Parts: sequence; structure tokens; C-alpha cells
Amino acid sequence: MLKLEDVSKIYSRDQKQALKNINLEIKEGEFTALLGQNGAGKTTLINILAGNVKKSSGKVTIAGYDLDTNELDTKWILGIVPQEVAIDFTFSVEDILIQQSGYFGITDNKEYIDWLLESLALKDKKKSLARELSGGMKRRLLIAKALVHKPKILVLDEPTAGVDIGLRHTLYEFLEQLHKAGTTIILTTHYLEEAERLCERVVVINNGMLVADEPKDKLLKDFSQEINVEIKLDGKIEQENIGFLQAFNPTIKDLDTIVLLIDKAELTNILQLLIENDMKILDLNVERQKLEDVYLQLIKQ
Ligand SMILES: Nc1ncnc2c1ncn2[C@@H]1O[C@H](COP(=O)(O)OP(=O)(O)OP(=O)(O)O)[C@@H](O)[C@H]1O
Repeated sequence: MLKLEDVSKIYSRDQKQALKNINLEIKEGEFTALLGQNGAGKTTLINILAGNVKKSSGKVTIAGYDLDTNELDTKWILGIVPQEVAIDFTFSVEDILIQQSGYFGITDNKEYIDWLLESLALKDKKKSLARELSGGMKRRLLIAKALVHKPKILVLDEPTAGVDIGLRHTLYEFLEQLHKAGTTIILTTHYLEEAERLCERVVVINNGMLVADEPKDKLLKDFSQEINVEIKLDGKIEQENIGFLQAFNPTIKDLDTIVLLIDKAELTNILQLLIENDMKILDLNVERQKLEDVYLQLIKQ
């Protein structure tokens, strides 16, 4: 559905290499998270797809259309929700969506627009001017705008930044609904729990390079041998008193709790060592790795 072959981008102004030989193939109907730190290259990649940034080299194919030679065709396939709010604030919400439909030659789109507004909790803002919307509402309007032509692929660049938690969940349900209906979705986000809840596949970009591309479940399983352990002891702990745990890189939390990231198999060993060293355990908390932990390890590598 979407294929990037050896895509690189060097910005000419400062010769900054924002993307380095990215190879990525997204299949029809997949829901993919595109993760990476600030400046990793996510927006550059999305801007290349949107035709706003010219790649320096490589090939992009969207539903079989080469982006270099068939850019107009790719516009029909893609719906892009940009990170920055770029809408004409002097128009009403409804007019913005009617105008956007017009760009695609769609004249009778009112029913679908109403459905979009309803789904994105913007129905009562239909007649409001865009400038009267809150930041979170503007973001949701951008999503509606990206969807007016019913694109097969929806790409969202941090759509939930600045959207409050209740509405974020409305948005998740909406994206899940689109996904079930067959839309291919690529989502960049800094909220890892969002990627964990919604996506089937996780792609991580670090310093312009693709450092992970796995089904989410596999990524979590590969790392699932590792657990986060918090052991609360009776009394204040100093690093020098727990030298016997040094091999496990312990950190101390709240003065009385040892925090460790270990292989499951080592837990018994550690508890044994604590008992042998006369440490009284008051509480023990074991957590399987979350996507957030896996992600943090990936970008450290
Ligand atoms: N127009 C530009 N000219 C020069 N350098 C740019 C330009 N746009 C982005 N960059 C640089 O390219 C790199 C990648 O930026 P990009 O915006 O793609 O990152 P990002 O992963 O989207 O970050 P964020 O999570 O902060 O949105 C950064 O070092 C950035 O400074």
C-alpha cells in the first residue's frame, strides 16, 4: 500500500541529514505507529508523503503510484493530518470542509461531513469560525479535513497533542472505527500508551534511521523476558549497602525502594541475595515491560 525504498533527505540549508536510507512497506489495512524523539525525522517523512518536502533520494510508491511521477493520484489515496494547524481561520468549520471537498471535485458531501463532525465531537461547532475553536478542536478539524475525500491511507502527525484526555479517547474510538472499516493508518505520537492501545505495528526512527519495525506484540514479546522490579525495604537504602546487587544496575527510589530492570529468571536470585544480606522486604512490585520501556531501550541503542 505504501512503500519507501532507500528514502533519504538532506536539508540543503544546513546539510542536515534528516532521513537516512529508510526502507518501509506498509500493507493495506495496517495500523502503524511511527515513533521517534523530537527531531528524529518523522515529520520530514510525512512531509515527503504529502509532497511538501522533496526527498533527496530514494523511491516512494503509494498504492502503486510513484510519488515522483503521479503526485496527483497519490493525493487521492492519502489523507494527511499535519502537526501544525494551517487553516484559514476566517471560514466556518463547515465551509472549510466543503471547500476541501471541492478541491477533490466532490460537490455533494454534506452527509459525510456531518458524520465526520459528529464522530469528532465537533457537531455543535459546524457554523463556528475556525478562529473561535480551541486548540484541541482545531486539531480535530484537521482530521476531518484530511478525511473529506475518504482516503485509503490516513497519516496523522501527533493528532492528540493538546487534546484533553476525554476527547483523546473519543478520537481513539474514531480511529479504531476507521481502521475496522479498512483504512490504513499511520500515527505518530509521543503518547506511548496511545500506540500500545491502537497500533498493530511499531516503527521507530532514531536520528533519521529506522531502528525498529516489528509487529507490536512481537516487539513486546521479544523484550518480555525483562521485567521492572521495585523492592521496598525496611529503612533507608544507600548504594554502598546494596553493593551485592551491583551486577543488576540497581537504582534507588524514594530512599527505601530498589528499582531493577532484569531478566525474569534473575528474580529469585535477587530475592535470595537480599535475604542473605539481612534486608527486610516490605513490598515487591513486578511489571512486565510496556511499549514505553521497549521504546526507551530502542532509542538508547
Ligand atoms: N526545513 C528544514 N530545514 C532544515 N532542517 C530541518 C527542516 N525541517 C526539519 N529539519 C531538521 O530535520 C531533523 C528532523 O526533523 P523532523 O521535524 O522531521 O523531526 P520529528 O521527528 O518530526 O520531530 P518532532 O517529534 O519534534 O516533531 C531535525 O534535526 C530538524 O531540525
